[in-house]
Amino acid sequence: MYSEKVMHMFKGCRREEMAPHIYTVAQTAYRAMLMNRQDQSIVLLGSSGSGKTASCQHLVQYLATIAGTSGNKVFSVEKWQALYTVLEAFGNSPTIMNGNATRFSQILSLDFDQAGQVSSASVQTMLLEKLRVARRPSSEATFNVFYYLLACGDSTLRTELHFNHLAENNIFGIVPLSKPEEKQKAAQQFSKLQAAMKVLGISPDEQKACWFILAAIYHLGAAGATKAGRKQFARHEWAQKAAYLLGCSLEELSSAIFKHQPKGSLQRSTSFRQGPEENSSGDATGPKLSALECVEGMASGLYSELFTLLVSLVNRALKSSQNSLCSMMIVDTPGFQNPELGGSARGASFEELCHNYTQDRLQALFHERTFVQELERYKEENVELAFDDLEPAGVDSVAVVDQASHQALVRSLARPEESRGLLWLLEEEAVVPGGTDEALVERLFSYYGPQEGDKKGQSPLLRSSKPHHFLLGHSHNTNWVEYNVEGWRNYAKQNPAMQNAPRLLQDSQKKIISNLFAGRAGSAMVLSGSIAGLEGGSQLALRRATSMRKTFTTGVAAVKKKSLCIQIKLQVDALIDTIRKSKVHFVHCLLPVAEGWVGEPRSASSRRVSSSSELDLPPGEHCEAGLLPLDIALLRSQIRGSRLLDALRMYRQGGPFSSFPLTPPVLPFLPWPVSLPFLASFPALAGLSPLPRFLPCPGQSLSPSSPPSLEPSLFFPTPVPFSCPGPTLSIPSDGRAG
Ligand SMILES: Nc1ncnc2c1ncn2[C@@H]1O[C@H](COP(=O)(O)OP(=O)(O)OP(=O)(O)O)[C@@H](O)[C@H]1O
Repeated sequence: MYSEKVMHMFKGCRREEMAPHIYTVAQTAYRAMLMNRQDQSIVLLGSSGSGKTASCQHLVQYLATIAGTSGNKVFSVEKWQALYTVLEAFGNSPTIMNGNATRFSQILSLDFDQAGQVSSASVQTMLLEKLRVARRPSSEATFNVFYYLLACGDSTLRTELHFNHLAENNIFGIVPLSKPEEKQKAAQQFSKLQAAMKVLGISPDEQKACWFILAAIYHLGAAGATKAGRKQFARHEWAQKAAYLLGCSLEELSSAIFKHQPKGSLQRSTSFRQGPEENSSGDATGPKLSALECVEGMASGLYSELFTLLVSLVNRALKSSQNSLCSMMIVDTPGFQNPELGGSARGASFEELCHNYTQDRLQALFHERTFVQELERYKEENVELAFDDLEPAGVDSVAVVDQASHQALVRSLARPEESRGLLWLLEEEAVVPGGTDEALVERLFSYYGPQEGDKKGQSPLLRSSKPHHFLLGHSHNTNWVEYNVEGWRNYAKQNPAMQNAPRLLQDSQKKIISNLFAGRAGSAMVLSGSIAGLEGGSQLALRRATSMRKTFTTGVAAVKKKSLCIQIKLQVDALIDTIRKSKVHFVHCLLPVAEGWVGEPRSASSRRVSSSSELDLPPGEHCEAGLLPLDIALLRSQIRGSRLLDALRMYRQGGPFSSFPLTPPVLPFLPWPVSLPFLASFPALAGLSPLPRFLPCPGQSLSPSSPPSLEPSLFFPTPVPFSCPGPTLSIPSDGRAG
């Protein structure tokens, strides 16, 4: 399905010649880029575990293989595999929804030269769940790399990292894997990671610096923190190991974590070597934080710096000074998170809200590009379309999260009646004396909760029977997620220990650490800690970085960029602004089944999947397709939430005027082997007929001599070829672009 042989079947094809496959998207975008000399983006949408990252890897593999790289080999197949190995190790972790879930958002950009070959590449990352190293939902794990390192079999390295005797307790819950086969696999993954880092030109010293920082985080977890009295480590012997690995003294580490200096004294010129402010009596001038929160802050600050550094090291390996013409951006963000789908009864966390908010914003972009702009075009052409009732996708749940008060620049607390989203409310409730979780939830409901006279299901916000909980309807109220706001106000508080982490690394007496981090706090790294990878190795990469910085420095952002909650919105703004400048191709990935539903459909879940078609199966009913079971209700709710049906109907009605190519741009992708059988039933699910005949039966092989061709009329009864007049540009003579 994803072999090189199959790739060559797609090479040079036009969209109408290709069957639904992830390579169709890659080939279509690549061809459009060459034809129009315009930047392209491929944005993957869907639930956690629906196959976005796997699809991204197939996209990159296709482009790297088919387009080829210029002589400099900046983006060889070996390098992109190494890139994903590194990012997966440091940025992924097992969650209840996915055994290898991505915990950060990324834009992987491939820059192409005149000849259509990859000339350089870069990656920008944002929204890393950095607090996961210290705290995470129960039954979830930390980042993969900790398990790999703890399983490493190199005795010299283990001794250097003080891993020969591991602590019995770790407040971060970072513990080695217990099953021998898991340990063995993790040790193999560690070797694979080391090899990948080597491919990316990360030197042995640079690698060692990474292991030291990771081991220091582990030992900080073992050191723990006092629960009452003076803020300090609970077990100093482990803190001593952490300090040694970071290249500082125990006093320096302790000061950076617990003794926070008065506001304004943490200037760049200040060094821990000059000694902490001795008169500092704990954190009297800063936010009220417990000793545990201070240690957590340092651990997540160190991890965030390490992750930012790794992204720069990866970009160093991918950059080139060669001229590029256009870029292809592949956007992968953590999918929709819903603990209920993972079979858990806990409320969703703040991080999960941030990921869901990002997905909603991307869906809103899909809505804008697919419907709003298309309808405007139809209007210009005087084509009547019955799409008046089209509601904006995701706007409601987006507003609940990020809507700014009109007075955002003025103190909005002075205008309590003016509605503003959760991120703004969090900021206010965190500073207001006596702010509580109850007050936060009540204020949210007063602005966005169901009002008298509202139709049922109109409000995106619903009350839960549990205190501090609320339900938010994502994806057009098809995906209700129950959140628990306990502890969320802390996300709005600055954690001085987290802010001290970069300087601790820059001042390290271990040269292998300080050399890597020294000079990284300059202006080029303004967005460090939120957006990483802005160094810019090529002209196009610099342009992207400049555009992202601009998002943080204009309008309300300029004033609010220091607010941790508003930074979340700004990061997503930067992501969307970057994509918006290109021609966007969307890939909708669908989750075929969910752990929480398989064999045990829960009434609450079923109730939340609204449906009206006569094709409805009883809630939670499954059907077999190929080798995997499909949860029809779950699939239907995802299709409805993503507005795929509306997009298809619009294509049908638009006919000759539709700018959709003959193959709709919205075919969903499911993990193989589900995808083909599922696609065969998609029109039935969607209420369209007849069934398409272009799909091979399960098991039927695709022959290279007869590329997977599609008879569009079978899928869409009224297609008329629509050729879009455009400039004829030179295409590489080897026919790469078809
Ligand atoms: N096309 C495919 N063929 C085989 N397996 C697949 C395919 N796509 C996804 N999978 C499997 O599904 C699982 C989840 O995939 P993946 O991690 O890509 O999901 P995701 O949407 O990126 O999730 P998240 O949003 O949590 O990062 C993985 O185990 C992956 O191997």
